[in-house]
Amino acid sequence: MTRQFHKMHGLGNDFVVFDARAEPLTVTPALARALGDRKTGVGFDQLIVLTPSPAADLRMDIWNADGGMAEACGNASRCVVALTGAQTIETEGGVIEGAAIGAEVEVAMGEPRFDWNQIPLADAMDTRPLPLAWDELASPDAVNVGNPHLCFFVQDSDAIPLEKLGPQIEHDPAFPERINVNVASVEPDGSLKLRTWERGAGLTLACGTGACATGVAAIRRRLATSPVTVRTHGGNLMISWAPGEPVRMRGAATHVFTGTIDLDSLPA
Ligand SMILES: N[C@@H](CCC[C@H](N)C(=O)O)C(=O)O
Repeated sequence: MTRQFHKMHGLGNDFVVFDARAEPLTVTPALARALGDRKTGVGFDQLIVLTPSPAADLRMDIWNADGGMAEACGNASRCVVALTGAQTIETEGGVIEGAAIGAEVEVAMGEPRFDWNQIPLADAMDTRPLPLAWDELASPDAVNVGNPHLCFFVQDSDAIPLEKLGPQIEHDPAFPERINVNVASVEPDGSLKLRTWERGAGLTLACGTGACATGVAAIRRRLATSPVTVRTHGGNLMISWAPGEPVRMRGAATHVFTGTIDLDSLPA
């Protein structure tokens, strides 16, 4: 079965998007992994499947490159708004609102959650900060913005061996649903420099929900004021938040090409 797909990215965090609103598409973990393989498939950080929704303009299901699923994806949300013109998107993590603003897209990702069982953590404990450490990474804030994040504030985020510590923390038994790992440093101009180890995808050039969670954590810690610029290796995002409100993110959404693929040529 040959299907059309869109290759898109938000600041280098890249996606394959299938619009399955008119023609259903069954995705399995094996198919997601095969499509995500950068040598033999199409390659992506996340696979996005759009279907009809009774609660919003459309529904977006998110598959990580490892074949697991995620409840939210900030950069893909902006891409889906840009691709379809949707103003509301149902995800497993909640309904996202979005709108084009000039050449960029702004999305409201919902209200962040901070309780230990909302992250979720395996055991009850403070989440601001979490009394845990992994080598030089200690005392992160835990924030759920639809999906689970840890946010560490460090002197220089580029100096942290995230390729070593990221997988260790992602798979720590403290996090029953695993976790996304963000390391950020506060820059002299008040912006945040961010790197993210993504659950199920590893190091990515940018993580939209990571920027939201880290912006929120920095504002709560009074390390930053809203709106705050979050600088990733793929580019900048503007994050706005106040307690009791949804976290908003503004940034680029890029369509790279439209292609077709014979799904029968890949493992089911
Ligand atoms: N790239 C994303 C986040 C994708 C999901 C994440 N890896 C998870 O498993 O929660 C973003 O832009 O937010």
